Amino acid sequence: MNDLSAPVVGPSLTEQARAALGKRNLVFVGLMGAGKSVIGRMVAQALSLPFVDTDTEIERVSRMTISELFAAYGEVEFRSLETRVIARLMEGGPRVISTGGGAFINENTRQVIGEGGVSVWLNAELDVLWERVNKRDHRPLLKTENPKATLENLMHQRYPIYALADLTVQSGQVRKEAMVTNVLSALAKSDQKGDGE
Ligand SMILES: Nc1ncnc2c1ncn2[C@@H]1O[C@H](COP(=O)(O)OP(=O)(O)O)[C@@H](O)[C@H]1O
Ligand SMILES: O=C(O)C1=C[C@@H](OP(=O)(O)O)[C@@H](O)[C@H](O)C1
Ligand SMILES: [Mg+2]
Repeated sequence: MNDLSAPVVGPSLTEQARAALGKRNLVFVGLMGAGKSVIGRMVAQALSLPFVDTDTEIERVSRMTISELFAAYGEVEFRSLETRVIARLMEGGPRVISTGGGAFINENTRQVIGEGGVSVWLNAELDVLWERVNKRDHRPLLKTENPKATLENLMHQRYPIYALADLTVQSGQVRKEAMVTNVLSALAKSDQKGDGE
């Protein structure tokens, strides 16, 4: 006879998300200020997985800051280094990888991410992004006369491409902890659609 008084305890959201990911990497994409670096690190902690930020990794291997790399070698060289670093990171897994905003726009990089990763686009509106990025000056692409207009142009160019990501999570005026929950929910739900392992 079934024990109807026993509580029904299913797997936690974290367990469901972790199961959905399997051996793949969870890869954060989106525009500057979307929260890829910060939320990626928190999601990795929640999933008990290693975390890598590709900008930090690029700075480590080149022993230069992103701004120094752009100034010394230009954006084209930076992209080529970024593609190589991401291709290498994608070989191992599972882990959580936060990319720089331009990475997913590069066709080669996007293909590499598609092969061994679940991509998550943190989608945010211009005012949210601007409020977050204008406090710091380490992003070389925003060193223009009108950085907010630059950001807006990048939105128009890039959003149709970010939309190709496997999952999309809105990054608005939501607390960081809630963002983590929303990412885990999106990942867990993707499994129910049969996208997981
Ligand atoms: N949901 C959020 N609520 C409040 N601040 C946030 C949120 N997400 C990101 N931030 C802040 O916005 C800034 C940019 O975040 P970051 O992770 O560096 O973005 P990205 O790597 O996408 O450029 C950081 O100061 C971060 O703390
Ligand atoms: O959008 C971009 O092309 C870039 C975004 C930056 O990373 P974040 O998106 O983490 O700021 C960094 O990779 C570089 O400044 C270029
Ligand atoms: Mg970042």
